[in-house]
Amino acid sequence: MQQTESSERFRRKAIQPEEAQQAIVNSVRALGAETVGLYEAWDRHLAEALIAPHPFPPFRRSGMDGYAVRTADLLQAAPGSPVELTVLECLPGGKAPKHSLGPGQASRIMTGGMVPEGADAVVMLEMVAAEERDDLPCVRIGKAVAPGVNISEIGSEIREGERLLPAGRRIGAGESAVLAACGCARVAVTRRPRVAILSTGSELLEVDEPLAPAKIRNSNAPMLAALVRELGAEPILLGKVPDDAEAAGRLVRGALSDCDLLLTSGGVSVGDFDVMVDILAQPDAKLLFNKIAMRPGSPTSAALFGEKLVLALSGNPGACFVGFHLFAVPALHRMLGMDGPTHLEFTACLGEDFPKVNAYRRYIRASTAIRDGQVWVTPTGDDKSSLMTTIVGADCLIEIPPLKEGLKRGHPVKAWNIRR
Ligand SMILES: Nc1nc2c(c(=O)[nH]1)N[C@H]1C(S)=C(S)[C@@H](COP(=O)(O)OP(=O)(O)OC[C@H]3O[C@@H](n4cnc5c(N)ncnc54)[C@H](O)[C@@H]3O)O[C@H]1N2
Ligand code: MOO
Ligand SMILES: [Mg+2]
Repeated sequence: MQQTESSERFRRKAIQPEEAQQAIVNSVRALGAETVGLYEAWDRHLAEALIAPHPFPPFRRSGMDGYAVRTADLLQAAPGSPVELTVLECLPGGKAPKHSLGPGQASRIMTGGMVPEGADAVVMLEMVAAEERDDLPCVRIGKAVAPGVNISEIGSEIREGERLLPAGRRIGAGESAVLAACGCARVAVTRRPRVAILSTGSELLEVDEPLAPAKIRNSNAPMLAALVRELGAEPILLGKVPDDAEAAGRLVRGALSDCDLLLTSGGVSVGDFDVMVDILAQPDAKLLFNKIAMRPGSPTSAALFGEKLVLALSGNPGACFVGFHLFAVPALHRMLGMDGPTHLEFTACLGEDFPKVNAYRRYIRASTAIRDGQVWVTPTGDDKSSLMTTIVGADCLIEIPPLKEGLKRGHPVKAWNIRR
């Protein structure tokens, strides 16, 4: 019995990281929408595209404090022979003009003011001499100007019907401004994915417990919760469970109805007490993969229980972190309705020698710096998967392909930004 179980544990078919990502993405869907106030929409994701409901600016707008004029009146204007125009009204921001301009007429106008009919340019205050003539205000302009100067035409920034923001777009500063300008006081955003986090391991202590022999504190759960929050999802903390397949199995099944995604850490390798292996081998689980041709996190596994995805990350903190970026992020992007690459990919110079021979592709926690106009990526420390201190300060993952010999400092490498 023990023999058969163990040999099953060893017989695994490794797939490429891209295949695993595709399997993940294919097994989740975009979540439904909810409506929130614009000021609560920051960091959420648009549930539908924003189509401009009207042009912007919605009226012809002055870009300067000055005088709205008819350029045809100023054709002969020169410093020695200024043209004199009668001033009809003053147009501060927010006031619609009462008069359209006829020949020889101008209106004083402020930045953001509505340009009157008939005017086709605004001359800056600094360029004119204003004076009263026969009690009527008038202005003298000593220079011809080109039509259109200092006027933003209707729709010059946004055309009516234009697709301004795609569905799935994360709402930041620019998106908030555009939504406000379009009158979106309430915004349809994708529901936050509920991500349950379960840590397996009989060695795990709560964070507030004192150390005891053979025990360590559960560091993966708070790390995963932070990553989940960074993605705009909601962590559901299930705590820890000892390496007991029945107890862990009950928790896994119990959690599924209340979450969109379940992340577990630990228990995925070939050890006697690697409980996730047993749980994902149950008949009601559809195993997607249990070995990936990469380091760290080669035993990272995933399965579907009905429609719910369980992503079983490695217990080793470094592998757990990398596994989250490679496999949980694509799932969450899909749930949030985002398309496009999950991480910005870039090429950079390797910051130090990488001496190892490498059978698998490696993803190395690293930090990015710009020196002498070049982008450099430097490992944050030893790339052992058991290390968690190398997660601190990691803002990218360097992808190192399988290698027969190491790489020298300065060698170009592919890297992915993991900071949001
Ligand atoms: N004979 C073999 N042993 C191992 C293999 C192998 O192929 N053959 N694979 C190694 C690789 S690669 C990895 S990665 C790990 C995967 O380990 P598991 O996912 O099974 O995780 P555990 O055994 O439960 O724990 C591993 C390590 O991580 C620590 N851990 C677990 N949970 C947490 C937590 N929540 N917070 C902090 N640290 C945690 C745990 O104490 C262990 O030290 O297996 C290798 N072994
Ligand atoms: O796949 Mo494991 O994370 O290298 O030690
Ligand atoms: Mg193990």
